[in-house]
Amino acid sequence: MADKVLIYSRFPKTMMARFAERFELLDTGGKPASEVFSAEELSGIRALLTAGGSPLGAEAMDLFPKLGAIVCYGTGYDGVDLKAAASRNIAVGHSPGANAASVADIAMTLMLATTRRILVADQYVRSGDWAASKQSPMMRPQAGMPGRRIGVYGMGEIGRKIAARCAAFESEIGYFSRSKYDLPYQYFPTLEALADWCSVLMIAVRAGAETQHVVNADILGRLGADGYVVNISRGSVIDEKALVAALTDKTIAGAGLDVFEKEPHAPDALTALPNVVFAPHIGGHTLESHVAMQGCVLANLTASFEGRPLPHAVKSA
Ligand SMILES: NC(=O)C1=CN([C@@H]2O[C@H](COP(=O)(O)OP(=O)(O)OC[C@H]3O[C@@H](n4cnc5c(N)ncnc54)[C@H](OP(=O)(O)O)[C@@H]3O)[C@@H](O)[C@H]2O)C=CC1
Ligand SMILES: O=C(O)C(=O)CO
Repeated sequence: MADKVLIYSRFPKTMMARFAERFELLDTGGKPASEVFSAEELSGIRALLTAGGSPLGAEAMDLFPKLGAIVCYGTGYDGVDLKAAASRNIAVGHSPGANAASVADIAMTLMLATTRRILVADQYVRSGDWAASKQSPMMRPQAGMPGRRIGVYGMGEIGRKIAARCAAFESEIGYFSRSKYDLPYQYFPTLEALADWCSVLMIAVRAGAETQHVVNADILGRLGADGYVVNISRGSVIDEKALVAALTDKTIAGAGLDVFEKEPHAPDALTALPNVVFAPHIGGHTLESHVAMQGCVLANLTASFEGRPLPHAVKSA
């Protein structure tokens, strides 16, 4: 009999078809597991596949008394209560680094699109305003990348790839992270100091209770009127209300956002603003990333059913 895996979030059909060749999948279709399966069915579940941002707390874990592994698709595990998992001897796995290049690419895309006002420029051409020689503030020259001060908040898998890309664009790079690394970039001991120094803040820190709303009105104010913020981590890291206020009153010049506090919703007050470029959480959404993330998931699930430690375990779990 095939090993059973509870599918706790919604995933692409092609991926489910691939996993179904190896496991018996009990798919909740994104609904609460207890609405879809009987308590008896749930009591036999030993492994669960989830999206790391989906809430998975102690109460939910207690529905599965035999649960041995929570496997997150992607690098994030911010929705999983790691303490609750540890106290129940449930291993937590993820896909470290598997989508880092893809996310760094989206960070660069958002930064360039925002600082060079590419959506406004696109509209200027399409609307015929350019052909009609209409005046537009969009045509004012903007600061370019060489020599620009880029602040990377969180020098992990994604932060490093963002920094490498910015170096190729000849920017100056500074960073703040919990640890100081032997890297050719300037280290700042606080986020405040980094924000005072940089003109673009790239948020690549790990999301969680410690970093909730850390990018607040004070940090945005330090970026200044020519400052930009790009967030590819999680919406929880920015105080979204403070961001809307800073963008509206021009405390900062613009923002590029792949992630939001209450996905899939972006507040109207934010989407109404012309100085923001959005993406619908597609940072890790490339063909190569999906192959790499699925490799991590398969390795983690297989190890769990064979009673081995997860090869891609969350370190602090
Ligand atoms: N938009 C998208 O599609 C995607 C978003 N993500 C999100 O991006 C984030 C980063 O992912 P990834 O680079 O893989 O993660 P990593 O764990 O590789 O790196 C996270 C970095 O954040 C730093 N950090 C953690 N906590 C703190 C803190 N309290 N103060 C300062 N720095 C801190 C870590 O510090 P240290 O170096 O000391 O360990 C590390 O450098 C995650 O939240 C993830 O969920 C990830 C993939 C796709
Ligand atoms: O890897 C992650 O954490 C993601 O958000 C993937 O989309």
